[in-house]
Amino acid sequence: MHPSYYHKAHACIMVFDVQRKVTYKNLSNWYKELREFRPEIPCIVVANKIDADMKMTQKSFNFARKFNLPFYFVSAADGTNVVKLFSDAIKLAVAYKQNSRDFMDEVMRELENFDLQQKGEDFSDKEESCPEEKPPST
Ligand SMILES: Nc1nc2c(ncn2[C@@H]2O[C@H](COP(=O)(O)OP(=O)(O)OP(=O)(O)O)[C@@H](O)[C@H]2O)c(=O)[nH]1
Repeated sequence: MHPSYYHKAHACIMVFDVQRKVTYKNLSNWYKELREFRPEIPCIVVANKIDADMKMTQKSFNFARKFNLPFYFVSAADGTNVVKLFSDAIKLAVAYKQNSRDFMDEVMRELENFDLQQKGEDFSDKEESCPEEKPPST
């Protein structure tokens, strides 16, 4: 995947298809690539399409355990666990963004704060130079 997709990512959801073993096998390649660009962001592993084969929820998928990653059984078709997955991913992303000690994240945070400060200053400059509105003369 092109590195730009990883740029500024604060969480990752890795999805495999319980009906296509190869998608599960590929997880380790995706995970390796992810960690090259984003060594510390939270990553969630998702087994999708459980509606098509509920037996799969009885199986143990070791990949997530091996890397100590959160794991969800999901069905995008009937909605099972979809809201929970995304709301948990957002919470993890926000917590990561606020607390990350990753060098690139710290640089990005500094730049964002700098940008906000600049905007605040621009705004107050404009307020000062904005002429007072005079009541219409009668
Ligand atoms: N039964 C079932 N089918 C699903 C589910 N999620 C996706 N699909 C079907 O799987 C097919 C592929 O879905 P896409 O959304 O195109 O996913 P993708 O990752 O882009 O798929 P590929 O490009 O084939 O790897 C479509 O026919 C979807 O309808 C699910 O939870 N249950």
